[in-house]
Amino acid sequence: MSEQAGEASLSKVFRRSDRNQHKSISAPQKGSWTSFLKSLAGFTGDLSSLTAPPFILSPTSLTEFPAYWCERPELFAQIADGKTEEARALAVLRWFISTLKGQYTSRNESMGSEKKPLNPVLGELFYGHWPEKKERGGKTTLVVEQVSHHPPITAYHIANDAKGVVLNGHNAQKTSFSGGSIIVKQVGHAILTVTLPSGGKEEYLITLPRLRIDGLWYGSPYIELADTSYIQGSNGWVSAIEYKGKGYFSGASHSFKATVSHPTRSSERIIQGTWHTTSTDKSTGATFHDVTTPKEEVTVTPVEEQGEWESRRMWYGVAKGIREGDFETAAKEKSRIENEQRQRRRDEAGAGTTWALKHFEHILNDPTYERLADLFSANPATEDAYIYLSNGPSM
Ligand SMILES: CC(C)CCC[C@@H](C)[C@H]1CC[C@H]2[C@@H]3CC=C4C[C@@H](O)CC[C@]4(C)[C@H]3CC[C@]12C
Repeated sequence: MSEQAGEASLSKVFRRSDRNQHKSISAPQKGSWTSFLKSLAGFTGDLSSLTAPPFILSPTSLTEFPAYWCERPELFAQIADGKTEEARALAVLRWFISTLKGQYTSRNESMGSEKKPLNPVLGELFYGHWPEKKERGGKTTLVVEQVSHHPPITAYHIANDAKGVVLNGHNAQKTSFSGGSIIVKQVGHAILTVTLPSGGKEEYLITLPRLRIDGLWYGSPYIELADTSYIQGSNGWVSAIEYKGKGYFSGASHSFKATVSHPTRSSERIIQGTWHTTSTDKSTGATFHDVTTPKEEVTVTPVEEQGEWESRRMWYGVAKGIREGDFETAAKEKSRIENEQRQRRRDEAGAGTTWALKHFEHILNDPTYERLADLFSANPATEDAYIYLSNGPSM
């Protein structure tokens, strides 16, 4: 195929999904982006292994992403204040929906488009906290560990001990390419546990939405959510959250419709809106969630005081290079880290040892997942889990 013919067919593949795209990439970047798109078409597997052009690289490692779960620490804490099972199920849904803007649109706001995050190394750590405030009952702490490199899996533990609210989960991605977009199936789940003042315990299984990365042709990728994700409580309450983009329920991007129900109740509650702004409870007409107000980013120890496995210290040189446009230094630093990792794996193989996780224990069939998944016939019926060892640093 001639170079021109190749480009023409490439444009057909990618432009199909770019109905709401305006921005375009600058001329000097076009060549490297076109070759990247060529490598994407027909790609399935682990996206982290694909070499992307410098302008699309993010200086942030994926181990930092679990912090998005708690950038509204009040909503996390308030789950414990619900007086009834229904009130708590709604509080869990409100907190969950309120994290989506940060999880899926914040890179577009801070960096102009979605970017390719740094691919964490095995054993990489990220610690942080949200300070104590009266409305939160106490401080909230975050412990993240990269528990697998091939495939990349990130485990996390978030806790507000004073309120008795804990979130435990892990994350991996399966990517494929379809209709000009990257489709990301999230593998993994989270369990939110609330310990009630009575001593009773409630658990909620949280499954994760499917992502579509659009805007590829124009070099300014952004995320739209698709399909349905669920929050199943041990008390029977279940929320089914259906995601649609432009042209569906409300004609707006980032639309969702959540149906909250209980097997012994005849009526269901419908929440509808756009997850990056506000939503309404259809039965009362009241605002259900509102993320138009500022969020609070996680507080992290200064890099100089971090240990060598901590994400920002480990990637310091690479991140600096990317931020300052010094991609040669970034690439050199990245190779150094990757070579060290390869050497470590060779040493382990030679010694007949394997890498030991620091904060989590890997179990094959999560009994909590299985019990809750059974209540709504979730697929798959079982999943792995990473159990927190309660040995995080004091923060
Ligand atoms: C930008 C293009 C060109 C490269 C694609 C990079 C891929 C690897 C990036 C782009 C968007 C990223 C996702 C953005 C948000 C989340 C939510 C978080 O809770 C878990 C990680 C997860 C699911 C990220 C996984 C990695 C991801 C899919």
